[in-house]
Amino acid sequence: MEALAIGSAPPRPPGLALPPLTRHHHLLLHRSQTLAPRRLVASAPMDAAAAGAGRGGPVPPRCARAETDSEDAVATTSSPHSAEAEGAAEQGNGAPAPVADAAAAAAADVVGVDGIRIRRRPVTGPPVHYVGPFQFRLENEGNTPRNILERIVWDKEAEMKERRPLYMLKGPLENAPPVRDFFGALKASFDRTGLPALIAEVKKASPSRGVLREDFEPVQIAQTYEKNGAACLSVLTDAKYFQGSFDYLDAIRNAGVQCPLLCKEFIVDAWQLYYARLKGADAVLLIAAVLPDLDIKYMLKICKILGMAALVEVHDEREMDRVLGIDGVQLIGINNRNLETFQVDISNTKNLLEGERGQTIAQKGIIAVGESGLFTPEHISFVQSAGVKAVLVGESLIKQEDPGKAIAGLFGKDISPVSAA
Ligand SMILES: O=C(O)c1ccccc1NCC(=O)[C@H](O)[C@H](O)COP(=O)(O)O
Repeated sequence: MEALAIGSAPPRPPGLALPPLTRHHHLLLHRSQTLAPRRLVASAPMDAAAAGAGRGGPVPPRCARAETDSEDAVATTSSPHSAEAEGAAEQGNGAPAPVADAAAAAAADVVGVDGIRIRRRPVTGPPVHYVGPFQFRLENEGNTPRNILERIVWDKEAEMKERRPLYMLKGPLENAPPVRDFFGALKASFDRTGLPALIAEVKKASPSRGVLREDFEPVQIAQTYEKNGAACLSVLTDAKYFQGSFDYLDAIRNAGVQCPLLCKEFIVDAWQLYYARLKGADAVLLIAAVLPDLDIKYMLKICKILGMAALVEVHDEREMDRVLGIDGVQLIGINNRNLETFQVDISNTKNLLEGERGQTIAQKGIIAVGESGLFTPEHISFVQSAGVKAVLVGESLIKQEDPGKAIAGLFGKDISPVSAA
């Protein structure tokens, strides 16, 4: 049995010093000069009662802290920053250590679980602390994101604190458009063309490449992708880093696009799964570098209840082995983009599908999806020979004048359904 005790801090050995500060800017403002009122950050549990249990209709499962992986247990997706931990900052004794201590210990429970590389929140708490009447800004390794994915995830956790409560999604969820078969669409496309099925990405910008397309019309782009043979679409919904929007999902659906839609979001909280569904998503992305196994299992269960597929994304062998150990995974995305350097190397797909791993994927009937950095027909055949049955492509299409027409160039032939008729 697997246990994940996020938030239950292991006792600090006596006398163990806090991690050394690498950069520090002390004593910026007197308390009376601070602009924003200070808020206690408490975890926001979503439970079945809050979501309308007993009032009929589908009841979203409880979202609370995970203790076991039994059927009843669920993983945490709420912030482990407790009110007590935040309150501990109010010592007035000139030492911000208690808040750092509590936050560091809580985060230490997360970092390293299953070997995940992305810390879900600042280890030493937010850079701004209050000590008595003073506000301190302490920047150190523990509260500075180490790479862009970590930065995105921290911002996403903060975004989640502003979300509507889950019970408010219940009504709209009942009126969500029916789910389409994401997995089935990929399989059908592969069977029809003999080439990897295309998940074409509707993406305006990215942290690594900046704005990819100025005249960005998500609905038109989706329509031309569909017409030219995309099996499914991936729609970026993150606003801050990708200039995406959840509104693109329902706009594309309402325009009559039939391709199943992947909600390309940085999911850290079960709430996002419900929201994606009510906006018309047929599938969601779960990133193994961000989510411990128990969270992935929990989210897979919710996806199943909602009828959505999950594309579980891995970057390296370790993540691949974790994900292969999880029951119910049907789609594994292999991202060729290095999280630290942004460099793209499509041989990552080949490396991760070699030997036993590739055999396991084939035996389990999992569809492997090659993601990122695919620009030419040679790239497509390279990842196909490695074993993928689908590819996820953004930049190389979206930058072309007509992103749909660019699909034939990418595959070296017309793969539109019309061409097959
Ligand atoms: O694209 C980025 O810069 C990026 C940075 C950090 C995390 C994720 C990022 N991209 C998400 C993706 O995985 C890609 O959008 C997707 O695989 C398509 O890649 P590409 O064809 O290279 O645009």
